[in-house]
Amino acid sequence: MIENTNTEPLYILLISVHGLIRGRDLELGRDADTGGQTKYVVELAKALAKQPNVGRVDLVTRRIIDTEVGPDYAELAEPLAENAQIVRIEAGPEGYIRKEELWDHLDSFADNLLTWLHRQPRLPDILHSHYADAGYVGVRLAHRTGLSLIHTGHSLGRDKCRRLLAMGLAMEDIELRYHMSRRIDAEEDTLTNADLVITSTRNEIEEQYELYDCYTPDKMAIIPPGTDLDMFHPPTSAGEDIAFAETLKMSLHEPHKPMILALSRPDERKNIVGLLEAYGGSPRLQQLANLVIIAGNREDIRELGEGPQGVLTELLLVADYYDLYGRVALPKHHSADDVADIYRLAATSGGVFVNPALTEPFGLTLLEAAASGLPLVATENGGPVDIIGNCSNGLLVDPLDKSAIAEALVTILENPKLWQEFSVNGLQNVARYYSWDAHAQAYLRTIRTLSQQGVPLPKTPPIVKTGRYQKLAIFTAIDNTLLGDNEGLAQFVNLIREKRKKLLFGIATGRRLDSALAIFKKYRIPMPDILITSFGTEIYYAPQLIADIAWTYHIDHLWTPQVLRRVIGKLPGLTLQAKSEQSRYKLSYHYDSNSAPSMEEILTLLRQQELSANCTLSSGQFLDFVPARASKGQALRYIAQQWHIPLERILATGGSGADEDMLRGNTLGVVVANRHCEELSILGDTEHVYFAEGSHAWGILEAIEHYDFFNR
Ligand SMILES: O=c1ccn([C@@H]2O[C@H](COP(=O)(O)OP(=O)(O)O[C@H]3O[C@H](CO)[C@@H](O)[C@H](O)[C@H]3O)[C@@H](O)[C@H]2O)c(=O)[nH]1
Ligand SMILES: O=P(O)(O)OC[C@H]1O[C@](O)(CO)[C@@H](O)[C@@H]1O
Repeated sequence: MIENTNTEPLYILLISVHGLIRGRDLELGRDADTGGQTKYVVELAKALAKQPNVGRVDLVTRRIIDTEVGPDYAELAEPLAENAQIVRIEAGPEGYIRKEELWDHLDSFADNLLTWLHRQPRLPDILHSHYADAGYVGVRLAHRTGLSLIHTGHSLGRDKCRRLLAMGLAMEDIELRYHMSRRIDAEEDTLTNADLVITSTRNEIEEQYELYDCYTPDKMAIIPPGTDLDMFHPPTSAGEDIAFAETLKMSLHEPHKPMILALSRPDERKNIVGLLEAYGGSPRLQQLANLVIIAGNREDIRELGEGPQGVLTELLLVADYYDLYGRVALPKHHSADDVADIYRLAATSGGVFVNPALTEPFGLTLLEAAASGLPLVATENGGPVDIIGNCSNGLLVDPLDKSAIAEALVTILENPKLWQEFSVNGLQNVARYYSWDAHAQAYLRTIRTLSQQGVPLPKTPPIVKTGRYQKLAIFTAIDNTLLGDNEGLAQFVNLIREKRKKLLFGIATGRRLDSALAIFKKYRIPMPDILITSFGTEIYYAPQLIADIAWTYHIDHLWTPQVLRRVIGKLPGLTLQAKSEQSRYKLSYHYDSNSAPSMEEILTLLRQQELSANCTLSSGQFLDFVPARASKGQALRYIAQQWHIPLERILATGGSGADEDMLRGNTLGVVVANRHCEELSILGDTEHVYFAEGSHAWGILEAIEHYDFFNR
């Protein structure tokens, strides 16, 4: 493992899971998941790769094999620039699915990405996740490798949710459509575990990240993105012949009039319908200018995803209601090359760019419009506050106030002097404040210390075993899984004895080592080869029961048990378990569900106190806190990596909440029938998790059949 020294060029890993990402002709706006972030990460990878002290940049995304989206996205590796490539990792179904449907596949993504990383000459120096889904992956990778994690949110669930509620959507609809709680949970977890958050604006820190339980402005750095000033520039000549003008003429009775231009993905958050209503409600505005709405590409609205389909249908209905035919254009198609032309067409016409979003975390389109010489009208919620603050090139409005939107547009359109002032300011200041080269330099200055702080885990196993490197393993919890039915246990024990030569037998228990050993003795269970005890905080190797010290050192990261005891100690319904159940890396409580706070409330409290600990409720009555890097699943993955056992050849069995992360991802998971009522239900749709009919050890035996385990 080559440690990063001052001279070694940096190896940076960017993770951006969703959307359609490739090196050329990004299909921006094609769907709700392919837009600013996909452009941002490609530009960032290229800008970083150009820097002298960067040796390698990998932009990792999900591999998509789907005739609907073309073969590029199935390429496992795609050169992006010198020293930069796009790497595609398989996870979940082969086809292209919405980002909201990715949650149950991200553990596999993390497992497969780590397998890929261990095949590289060396691990990256830094991990940088983009958006909640990549944050979920980044946290798991950081815990398993010891590398530092940077995060950039691009768009934040709490902010989006707040604005959609303000627009009148019901919480259950938001939850149903956007799986908002899983997204926000992942964002909170990422903010708790990231070493640094890179934002594009101060507004994001003060107005958007501030909504989170884990709010740590002191570990946030503002590094605004850039824009491509070669691509986006003012019209070269008044009569510039732009092909797209023909497209617009088909919809506009007076195509020479100034253009109000809106350009965004057709997402509810972009509030395009609100803009159309503002235009429809203002005869003066309709007299002054046409409205051109570029909202992705489409063939048949009826085939779009629910979100985009709703937005576009609503646009057609509103345009019809106000009878805006001839004054509003809603082009079905535009190419990546058309976008810069469209901005220039609007500038040539003396028009205005408008971003009416309910909230706009940053707003790359505002940079593009400014670089094209267009004055701006933009939402006062989010990045536009900083952009227009820096560039003095437009007006901010309340996106829910339609007359304010119309008024701002009229003000600029009726005042050529103001138009000119905003146009010139925008041109000058976008070049001054927003450049990818400046971004990359600031980025490297900011991460320099972090890239040396990570303490990667050793790659070689801590103990040289007697050559027993098996390619099959079973890890099982003890209580209510291995134990509970003596006949089932006896059958399982016989099977283990019979297959012992082919198999690593492990346990993963919340019990301490002494308590687990007593169980083996009492029930005459053969000594396992590997023991994960105390909820993954300790690992022992039989027969000498040698503790894995590297693991202990690894999980010690940010563990502050005294602070944790003080914070948790004040809560009702929680009483410390017996001293015999406590350990240096495990705080165990009895949980009284009648009086104790909910798990959600406890997690919120931990995040507010910036305590990065894992907290699990088992069988509805035992509440355990361990370091963030410790859990049954993380310990199991560490062992699998050390002993070169593919996760796909590990049968992991459980029945309570503490078993969840060892059942997720690429292991062969099995949930025994007598599991605690609601714990593990979230795994219902997760691939490689088998819900057994049989309870206790019978469930394990059943799963061995189900997976044809010994013939794998
Ligand atoms: O039909 C379309 C729609 C969009 N775009 C392009 O897609 C990008 C859209 O980026 P942005 O306006 O920033 O919006 P989002 O796609 O929503 O991007 C998210 O991520 C960006 C990068 O962090 C942030 O700037 C945004 O606030 C955040 O919502 C721009 O380059 C547009 O030119 C098209 O080319 N065609
Ligand atoms: O609007 P949402 O659901 O917050 O998602 C924002 C989307 O825009 C993007 O920029 C599209 O690339 C991503 O950040 C994300 O997929």
